[in-house]
Amino acid sequence: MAGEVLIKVEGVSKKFCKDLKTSLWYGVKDLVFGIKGHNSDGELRPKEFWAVRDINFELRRGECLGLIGHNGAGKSTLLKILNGLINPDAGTVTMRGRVGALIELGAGFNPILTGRENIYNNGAVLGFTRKEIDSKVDAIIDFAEIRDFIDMPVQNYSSGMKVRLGFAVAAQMEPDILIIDEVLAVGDVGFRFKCLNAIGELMKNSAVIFVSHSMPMIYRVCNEVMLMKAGKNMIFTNNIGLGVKEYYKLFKKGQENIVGSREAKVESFELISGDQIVHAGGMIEIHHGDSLICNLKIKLEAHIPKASVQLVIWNEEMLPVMDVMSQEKEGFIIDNSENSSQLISVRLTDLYLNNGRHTVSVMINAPDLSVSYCRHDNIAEIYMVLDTASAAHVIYPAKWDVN
Ligand SMILES: Nc1ncnc2c1ncn2[C@@H]1O[C@H](COP(=O)(O)OP(=O)(O)OP(=O)(O)O)[C@@H](O)[C@H]1O
Repeated sequence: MAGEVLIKVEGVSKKFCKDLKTSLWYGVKDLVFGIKGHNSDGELRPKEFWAVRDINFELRRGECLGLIGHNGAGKSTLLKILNGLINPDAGTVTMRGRVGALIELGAGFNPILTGRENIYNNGAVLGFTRKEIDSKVDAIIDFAEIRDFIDMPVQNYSSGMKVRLGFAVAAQMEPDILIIDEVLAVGDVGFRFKCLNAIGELMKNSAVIFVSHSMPMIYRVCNEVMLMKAGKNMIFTNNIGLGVKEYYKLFKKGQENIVGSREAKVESFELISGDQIVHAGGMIEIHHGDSLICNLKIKLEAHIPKASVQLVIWNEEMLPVMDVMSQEKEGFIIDNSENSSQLISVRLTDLYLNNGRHTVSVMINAPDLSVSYCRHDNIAEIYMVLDTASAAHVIYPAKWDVN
């Protein structure tokens, strides 16, 4: 039934101890005093910390929740609690229906059994009869695209092959709830694409929880997102763009970094928009459609006759979203015959980048791009102020007509 609540998480908390010896000591003490889940009401003993803290949410059939957050935020711990692999210290989890899970690479597989034997084992654990599994096994092998290796022990599979088999089993067994940790990242791009489509299909009848550090993947499959920080729920929203924006805010700006043969250098750098001027190391704030002027002073070593300049703008995912090359049409090649510093200015008109922080790299290359003389990364930042959030690199101001 569409809209039926399949997952209900109420006040779930889980604490761990940072030190193994102390953790064992607490375990013994708890056993002796017969106290199960000691201090679950909030007090932590020395060296303990909350890996998951007071998490509450409901997920319905047809919903896909993206769990995001920095390393160690508590995402996998929460998934393990949902999947029943570990018990919470406080709170309750109610799961309705059959649960398919892909949590740790190779988890749920017996390494000495073949892929085919593992399909039957997993199917049986999920409550399918042998006959039912017989009817699904070909679809699983075809989905995983590992037919030639299906009778090989799983311990000899590559990481990608394990994840292919794991996802194929979890998805083809028609679960009501599908839980996927970031293991999908080890699959190649073709398989990841296939998985995202399969998740889209499954969502018609299932509730999906998906952990990923890839925000484009989160945008692609999720209709809700929860941002976790130090075990807590910072934001739970169906505005994916907003959740992702907050996620990116958790990370600090990268350091300026210079690589290349160093036969050229950027002596000065400035970005200008309206009355704002920022120099190397600064951040300029612009609005959609604004233009920027970039002024550069560069110096080539005497033996370098010519060079070209390139500006690359990267988004928060560290994907290049814009490339400006001086040797392209109406551009120029630097002539170093006088061996003096060169002042260069480039105007970037009508910037329609997606919202958020972008970093700028300046590259000085041989004109045919065969040598990189200097590559100055994170030289400055551009912050695009825009309310709309999108997964695209550019939000294009198209001209629309309505008849
Ligand atoms: N069995 C354990 N014993 C002690 N601490 C643990 C245990 N499992 C996890 N932790 C700790 O709990 C915290 C949350 O870990 P968790 O694996 O849930 O983070 P995560 O958000 O999934 O991180 P990542 O993005 O790196 O996968 C971390 O500080 C981790 O060291």
